[in-house]
Amino acid sequence: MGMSGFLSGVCVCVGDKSLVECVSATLEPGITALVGPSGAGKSTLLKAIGGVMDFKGDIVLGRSLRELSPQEQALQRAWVPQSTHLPFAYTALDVVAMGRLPHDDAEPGARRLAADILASLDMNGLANRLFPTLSGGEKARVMVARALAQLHGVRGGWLLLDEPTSALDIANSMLLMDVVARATKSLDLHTLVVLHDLNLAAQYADSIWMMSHGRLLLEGSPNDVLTPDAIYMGFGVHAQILRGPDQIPAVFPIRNLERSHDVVAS
Ligand SMILES: Nc1ncnc2c1ncn2[C@@H]1O[C@H](COP(=O)(O)OP(=O)(O)OP(=O)(O)O)[C@@H](O)[C@H]1O
Repeated sequence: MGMSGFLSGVCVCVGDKSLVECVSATLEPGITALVGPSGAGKSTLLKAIGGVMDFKGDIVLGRSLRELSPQEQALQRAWVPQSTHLPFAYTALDVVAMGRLPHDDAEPGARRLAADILASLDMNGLANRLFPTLSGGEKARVMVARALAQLHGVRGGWLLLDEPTSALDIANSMLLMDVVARATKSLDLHTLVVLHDLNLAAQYADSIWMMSHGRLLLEGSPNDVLTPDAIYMGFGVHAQILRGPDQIPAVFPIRNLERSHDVVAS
């Protein structure tokens, strides 16, 4: 049985600027894609759940975040930021093994587990490469591998991923999301993943949260959320919804010809 997770009236402010306004939602086991336009507050909300940004309201991951020590939080919740800068001479394997630090079995099981996880992401060849020499996409995959190492053996934990596929090609995006989906299922994780690619969200997410201007605009299944009206409301873009295999929705944005004429004319 997974631990229940929900957000209750979560607000995040910096100075007098409100970045996230009163978000309440239940985080179910499975993959939830967090979508919305740039600046909507997706990363900020993830940081609040990730324990790196102050918030008002309550975030409950089994217990209220406020009652959990940083180590207790790290034993059940992994957060992968949009980009990671590690200037030290750690290898990819070292970085993934660091995910075990909150656990007691840090060595030597950690390195074996880290190697297995890298192999499952098709990255055995990178294990001994120094992290700063990896490409953006390779770094992203190593950081997801580290989060999976951190949550290995945890049932019902929370996996928070901020645009993990933004630097990946389509094949590697799908490979990474397949690994995330497998880990989510086998560990009964609550996975919240920020995705800009709505079609990737449609294929992998059990539910979608759409944010706009700091608020949670819509939540529901991909079929419920990915409608022309919702996409216009969230992004201001006209779109057609096509159907892929198994009737999975695919978003086809319609180019605004008037706008392109204006740009050429100006
Ligand atoms: N520390 C901060 N101080 C002031 N403004 C901030 C701070 N952090 C974020 N913001 C602003 O809050 C808004 C939400 O930012 P956030 O990074 O959460 O958006 P996002 O939805 O993740 O966007 P993107 O898709 O571009 O990553 C943005 O306008 C951003 O500039």
